[in-house]
Parts: sequence; structure tokens; C-alpha cells
Amino acid sequence: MSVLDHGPVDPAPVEPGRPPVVSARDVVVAYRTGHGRRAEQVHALKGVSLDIMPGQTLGVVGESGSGKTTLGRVLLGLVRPTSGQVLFDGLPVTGRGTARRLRGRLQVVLQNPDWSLNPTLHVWRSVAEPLAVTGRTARRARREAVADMLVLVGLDPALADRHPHQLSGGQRQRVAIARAMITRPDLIVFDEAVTALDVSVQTQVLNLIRDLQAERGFAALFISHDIAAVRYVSHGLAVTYHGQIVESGPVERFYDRAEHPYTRRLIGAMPTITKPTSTMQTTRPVSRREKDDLP
Ligand SMILES: Nc1ncnc2c1ncn2[C@@H]1O[C@H](COP(=O)(O)OP(=O)(O)OP(=O)(O)O)[C@@H](O)[C@H]1O
Repeated sequence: MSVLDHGPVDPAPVEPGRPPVVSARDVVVAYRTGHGRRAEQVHALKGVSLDIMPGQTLGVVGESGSGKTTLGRVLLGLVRPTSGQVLFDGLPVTGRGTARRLRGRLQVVLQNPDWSLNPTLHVWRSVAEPLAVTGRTARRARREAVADMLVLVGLDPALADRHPHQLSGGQRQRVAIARAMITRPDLIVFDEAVTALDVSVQTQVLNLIRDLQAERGFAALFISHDIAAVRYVSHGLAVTYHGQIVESGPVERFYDRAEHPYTRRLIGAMPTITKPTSTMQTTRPVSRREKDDLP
């Protein structure tokens, strides 16, 4: 039995009356492809609605091409809905004045850390970069903030003076998470953030995400094609299929009561299914440094 077969995360307390961090209402995204007579539209999202509450993770699972990445990008304001609306903190996520208002409050962790870490820069510069964009932190304070952040993600702060290629894949992903966390965002989109990692490192990074969320209280969208990983870090789960959310609800429900045939297929494809019988044990070592995660 893998550690991922344990039960879901403890529900983070949601204060009554607090609004969602991000809401999507009937969001449609149609991409245009081709030109002239060959022009056509691909409907990546076909009327998606969801809310993510502070301190909660919504897991999104679905097959390739079902619209997961588009959903993440639309919540981050990187893709404008063709119709429908995305609200962050109650206000539209795209449009005039939003870039300034949202700076540093929305972050993303991608599948490959190399996509967000500049290979020519020392680690500390890459981690500090989002702080420079918010323009609020002096250089020295930035270095200190980076050191604190590296410790928070379980890395030796001495790694700040290395280049990304001098780190292991797991360490690089921790650096990417540190970079995403440094502005204390309200929402982080994890898009296949553990997919490229070795299985043992995957579990460490999933534990890290859970611990960081418990400590910092950010809301998260956790996208993966791997339902075991999604269940492990999420409070709620949404299943995408052909651009729609075909099933959603609290994560516990996806241990034995999946309704949509596609969800049942996903669960059926998992090697072991164990119902949650106890609170998940954390595997985090006290120091948070993962010895087996060295390059
Ligand atoms: N920029 C784009 N232009 C045109 N079509 C796009 C674009 N981005 C995505 N698509 C299409 O939209 C649909 C949804 O893609 P999306 O990447 O959101 O799905 P996904 O579930 O994240 O897939 P995967 O798991 O393979 O990453 C697919 O049919 C894809 O080909």
C-alpha cells in the first residue's frame, strides 16, 4: 500500500461568511485555430463553474485534453473567458487595473521546474524575482526572504548560491515552489507539479504542499491526471471530461461513491484503493530536509 492510499487531508476550517478566493461562473473558453477556410474553434471549457475557499485545495483530474490546464490559466487571468466570468477576491481577474491589483497574489507551479527557473541565474535570484515585480522589498531583505523560504520548503539555504543544474529534480521543484510562495499568494495553481518527479520524491513534494498550505493558508488548484495524487492533497475534487466538470464534491466521496463512468474508470485504474480509515500520517522529517533528495 502506498502512502497515497491513506485518507484525505483534514478539512481546513472555512470561516462562515468568508467569500471564495476565486470563483468561476459558467466559463467557456474557445480557442481559435487555423486561418481562413481552415479556421475553427476548439472549445476547451464548456461552461465551468467552481469556487475555491481560503485554505482549501480543489483537485482537478481528467484525461489529456479535457481542459485542466486551460482551467488553471483562466483562474490565473492568463486566458480570457470567451463567455462567463472569473472573480478573484470578488473582482474580475482580467481587465483594466487587474495586473497591478493582483501582482504576487496568484502564482503557479508547473510540471517542469526548468520552465520557471532561469538556468543562468543563481537560485536566490529566481526565487526573489517575483518580489522584485511587487517592488516592495529591498535587495538585502530579498536575500533574507529567500533564505527563509528555502528553509520553509525543506532546502538548505546554502543552495541559494547554486545554479538550477546543480540541484536534483526534487530540489528544483522545491525551489519552484519557494518562488511561487515568496509573495505570499492567495491562490497557487499546481499544474502537474509532481508528474515529472520520481515516485518517492513525489510523495515528499505532496507532503510539502500539504504542510505549506496548513502553515500559510493559501487556496490551491491542484491539476493532475493522477487521481491518487489529487486525492492526497485536495479537500474537494472536480473531474473534467471534454471541457466540462462532470463530477465534483468533497474528496472523501471519491473513495467509494464516484458516479460518472469516467471517474469510476480512473479509480478502477489505480493499483490499490483503500478507504480513509484514519487521519493521514505525515511523513515529514522534523528538519524538513530530505536526505534522499540530494543531487
Ligand atoms: N492555445 C491553444 N490553442 C488552441 N487550442 C488549444 C490551446 N490550448 C489548448 N488547446 C486545446 O484545448 C483543449 C484543452 O486543452 P488543455 O491543455 O486545457 O487540456 P488538459 O486537460 O490540460 O490536457 P493535458 O493533460 O494533455 O495537458 C485541447 O483540445 C487542446 O488541444
